[in-house]
Amino acid sequence: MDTDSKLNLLSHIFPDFDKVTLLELLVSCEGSVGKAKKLILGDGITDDTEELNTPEKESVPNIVEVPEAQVENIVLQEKRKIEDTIEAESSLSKIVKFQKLNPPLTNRTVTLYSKHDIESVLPNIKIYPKFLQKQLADDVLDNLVSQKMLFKAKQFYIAGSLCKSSQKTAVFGDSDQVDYDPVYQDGVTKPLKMTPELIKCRILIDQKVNMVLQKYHEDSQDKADFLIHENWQSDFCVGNYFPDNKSHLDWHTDKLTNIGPLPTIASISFGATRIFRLRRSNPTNSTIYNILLPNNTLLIMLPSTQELYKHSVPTLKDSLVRPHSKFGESRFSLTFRMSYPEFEKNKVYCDKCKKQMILRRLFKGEDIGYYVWMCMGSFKGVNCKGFKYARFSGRTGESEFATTHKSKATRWLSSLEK
Ligand SMILES: O=C(O)CCC(=O)C(=O)O
Ligand SMILES: [Fe+2]
Repeated sequence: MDTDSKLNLLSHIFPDFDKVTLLELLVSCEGSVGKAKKLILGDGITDDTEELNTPEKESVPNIVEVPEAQVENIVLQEKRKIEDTIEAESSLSKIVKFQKLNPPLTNRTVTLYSKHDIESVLPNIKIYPKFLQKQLADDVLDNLVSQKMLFKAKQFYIAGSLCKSSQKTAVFGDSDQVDYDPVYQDGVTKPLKMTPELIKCRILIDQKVNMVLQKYHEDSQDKADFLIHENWQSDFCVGNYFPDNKSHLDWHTDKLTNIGPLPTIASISFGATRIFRLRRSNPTNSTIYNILLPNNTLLIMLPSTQELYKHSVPTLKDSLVRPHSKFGESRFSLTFRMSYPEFEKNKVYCDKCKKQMILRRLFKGEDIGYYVWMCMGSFKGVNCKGFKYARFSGRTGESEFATTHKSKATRWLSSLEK
C-alpha cells in the first residue's frame, strides 16, 4: 500500500485529523497504519530496538502490508523532507496538543521534528539547528576527522565484567586538572588540547548557553539552592565519535562526579544525522522522544535534564537518518561541560576501601531522588559497596559534600518535582 492509500485509510478512520497531521503520525510510526491507529486511540505501543528490527505484526485487519524495505524508503524520504524544514513551524504541534490533552502513554515513541515541538514537549531542552556559520562547522568537522584516531572506546565494569563502549570518546580541555571520570580504565580521561576550531566553537557555545541560562533563571519558579547561577564557562568537552550506524550510546545520564548537581551540558553534532533519544528516568517505560540531530545542530540540556531524563543515541535501523555528504555515516558530538572545582579540592573517599567515590542519582527504591556517593571500587570490578548520601547546601565555600545522615542529604526530587 502506498503512502497516499495509507493516508486515505487513516483519514477515513479519523475524519477529525487533517492529512498533514496524519502523515506526521504515520512517519513517526515507521509507516505503519496499525501503529498510527494505536497511537491515536491511545493503546500502548512497544517500540524498542528489538521490536523495530523485527517485522511488525499488523493488528489492523484488511491492510496489506508493504515490504519493510519499501516502508523504510518512504519514511526516509518523508523524514528528509521534514528535516529540511526543521526550523519551520510544523503541524506536529497539533500532535503535541493532542498529547497534552491525553496523558503520555507508556512505551511509546514520539518523534519531534520542529524546534517548537521539541522545546514545548521537553522544556529543559533547547535546540539550535545550523548553529555555527557554515565555514566554521566544516572546519570543525574536518578537524575532528583528522583527529579521529585519538578517540578511544571507553572500558568499564558491569557486574564484574569488563565492557567496552561502542562509540569512541576523547576529552578536550585546557587543563590537566580535569578528571573527566575516574571510573574509566584507559587513557580517555587525559584531556587533549583544544584546537583553534574547537576554541572558536566553544566561545560561541558559552555565549549562547549564558543567554539561555539567564532566561532559564528568570523563568524558573522552583530554584534549588544548590543550582549554580554564576557565569557558565565550559572548561572541558567530551567528544564522541560514531564511525558508523552500528556505533551507539546506550541509555544513560551524564556523570556528575566532576560537573556537580543540576548541570548544563551543551552538545553540538557534526557529520551524519542520527537520532538522539530522551525519556524520563522514571517510570522506566515512559514515552521515548526522538530528536533528529543534523550536522551543526546545538542541543542544550538545561539543569534537571540529568536528574529527570535519560538519553541515548540508538542504533535502530533508521537511526541513521542522513549520511554526511563528505564523511558518510561518521558522526561526532562535542559535549561542552563546566567542571565543579570544589569537588576537585574536596574529593569524597570511601570509608571502607579509601577509594574515591562517584556522584550518582538514585532513580528507584525508597531513596529515589537522592544524590549519593558510591565507591569507585564497584565500578572497577571490586566488590566494595561503600555508600554515603550527598549534601549540597549552596555552592560558595562548601567543603563537605557527603553525609551519613539521610536527614541532611540533598534530594533533587523535592526541589524539582513537588
Ligand atoms: O552524541 C550525542 O549526541 C550524545 C552524547 C552523550 O550523551 C554524552 O557524551 O554523554
Ligand atoms: Fe550523555
